[in-house]
Amino acid sequence: MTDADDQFDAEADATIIECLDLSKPRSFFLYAGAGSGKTRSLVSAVRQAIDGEHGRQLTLTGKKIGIITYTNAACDEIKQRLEFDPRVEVMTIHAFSWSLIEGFNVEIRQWVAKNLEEEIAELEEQHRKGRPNTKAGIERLRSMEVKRRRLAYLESIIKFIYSPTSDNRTHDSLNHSEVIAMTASFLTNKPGLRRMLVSRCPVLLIDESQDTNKALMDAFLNLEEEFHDRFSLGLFGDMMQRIYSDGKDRLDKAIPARWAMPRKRMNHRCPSRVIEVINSIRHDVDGEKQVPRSDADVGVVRVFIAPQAGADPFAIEAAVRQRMETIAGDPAWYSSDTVKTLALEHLMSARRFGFVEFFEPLWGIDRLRTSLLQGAGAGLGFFIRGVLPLVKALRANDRFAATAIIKASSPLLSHETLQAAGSNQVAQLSKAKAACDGLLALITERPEVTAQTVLELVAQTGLFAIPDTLAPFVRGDAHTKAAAAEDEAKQGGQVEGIEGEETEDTSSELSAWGKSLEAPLNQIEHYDLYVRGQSQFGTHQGVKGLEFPRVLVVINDDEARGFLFAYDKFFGTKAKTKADLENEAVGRETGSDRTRRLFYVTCSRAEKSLAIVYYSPEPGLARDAILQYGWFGESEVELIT
Ligand SMILES: Nc1ncnc2c1ncn2[C@@H]1O[C@H](COP(=O)(O)OP(=O)(O)OP(=O)(O)O)[C@@H](O)[C@H]1O
Repeated sequence: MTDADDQFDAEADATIIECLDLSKPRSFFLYAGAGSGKTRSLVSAVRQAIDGEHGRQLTLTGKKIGIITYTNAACDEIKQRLEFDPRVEVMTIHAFSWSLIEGFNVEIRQWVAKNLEEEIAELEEQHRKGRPNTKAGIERLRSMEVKRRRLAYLESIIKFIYSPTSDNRTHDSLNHSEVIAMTASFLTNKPGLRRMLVSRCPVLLIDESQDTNKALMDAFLNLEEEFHDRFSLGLFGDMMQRIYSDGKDRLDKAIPARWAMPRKRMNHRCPSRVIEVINSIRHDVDGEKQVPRSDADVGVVRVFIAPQAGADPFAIEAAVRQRMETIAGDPAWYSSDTVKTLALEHLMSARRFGFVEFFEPLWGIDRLRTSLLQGAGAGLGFFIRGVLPLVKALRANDRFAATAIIKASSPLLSHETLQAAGSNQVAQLSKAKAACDGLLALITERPEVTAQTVLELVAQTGLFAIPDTLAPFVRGDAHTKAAAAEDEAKQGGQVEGIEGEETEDTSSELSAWGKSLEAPLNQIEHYDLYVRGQSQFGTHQGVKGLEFPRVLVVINDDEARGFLFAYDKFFGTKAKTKADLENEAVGRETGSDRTRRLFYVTCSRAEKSLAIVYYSPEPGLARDAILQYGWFGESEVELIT
């Protein structure tokens, strides 16, 4: 590290610290590209602010510096880096929003009722115009029915609840988008809430602000306008990294002239060749150009183009890693364990990391997705917080850990069971030991044993309590309960009130769990590592803010089947549609614009070397088109046959 590099963007950091002066706060927008140390600037500015006179003032007044992060992981990281200082409140946007509106039960009820009425009216209008017997028509009717039932039920809710980190499925709970939309609306229309926020957090910093929900961002900007003499709104972001459609388009253009606009131009993360590539990707958007650190390596960049049809991705990606090992002279490319592979969506990762049979059925149920990506809920918890840690301890012959798990969560050794056993406690201990031995024998003798079989063994031995979600799959109970749920769901219309809605949900969820449990238990181990971010796989969108030495970007529109991003059009191998051309002509955002930004995000994660594998319907054409951009040299683009 050189002093000159460290000082390169020192002016931006000094400006931010000036803005956090509680006696004359000023808002600012730090605009800087990938790897420029935005998060680092945020943390160091806050640390300096709380270490000085401002920190004392915060302590005396009980006010806080608010920091909004994009993910729970970023939230934990920043809290840790600020040593859990009580004068700083670090939250995700969902948690922060809920902290503002929780308890406004009357207003929440009114808002939800009005919103439901509007949605129902819109559906009725569509129903009048549309055809009733199509799939869309039937879904519309069902959706109307569910909304009417929820509307009727609203009056009986005394207290609304919400969890920012899981699916909210009880009748009194609010969903994620409702909480965000409601916060934006309340913050705009309720003077008391506006004053309360400014008084609680005279400084509010938002990381990754380019992706903050646009209605909420407008509410914050509006709030800042009114209170700017005693409130500082600090935005950290990069418009080139706006990858969710939720964010405010042209946020940078909406910033008032009185704000400070610090800029950072050095990229501290990437080698110089990667910086040249990301500068080129960015060039046509805003022309912002980064410079590498003086001690940056040149690094390696390669694009490999493979045929989309009939491709064996495992063989191709292994060949690419081998090739990168030679080109980069870096043996760590050889193993997939030391390369971060970025796929376009989770199913692609699940296939590559070997947990697709477990993941796909549950992923197919929309309302389970948030919990699934967070490993939340009792059904998943049974395996990832109960069975698997125990299996790990038993495999490692770590008796201490195994006993701790059993004591903490097995009904066999619960306080009540031991008390009831009285003088017979030794027998109870032997029971627990036999149950553990049985589990270890099962997974050792049958490494591919299914989750279903493990579940049954656990139920028989009483090793862990079986949560409601999984109870129907325990022998004897399975057929009766699953069939009953399905029967009730079929009678849909005849089931009274809100219960009918639950039954329909239960039926599809049951059948998804039924399929997932047929997967081997070891797939759940892989799934668990993946969702905890501990595997070498991730998605293009999910790695925002992160960095890895070796990055392998996998692009396959066909496998991803997404509609928001379209690499084939972006790389010029698929013709643009009439709508694309019309959008382009009027300056409206197109799929190619979004794809370009996503590509910028993925490429800019690499600390040493970057490989891009592009599965194209027309490899030859793709190579010519990519070379035409001029981003990569002839020797950097290779065809794989
Ligand atoms: N002044 C500096 N000196 C040394 N290393 C730095 C400096 N600033 C940032 N870094 C390092 O550069 C990397 C990128 O920093 P950071 O993640 O804060 O950037 P960012 O702007 O938030 O990136 P992105 O927008 O791509 O997520 C980190 O490893 C960080 O430790």
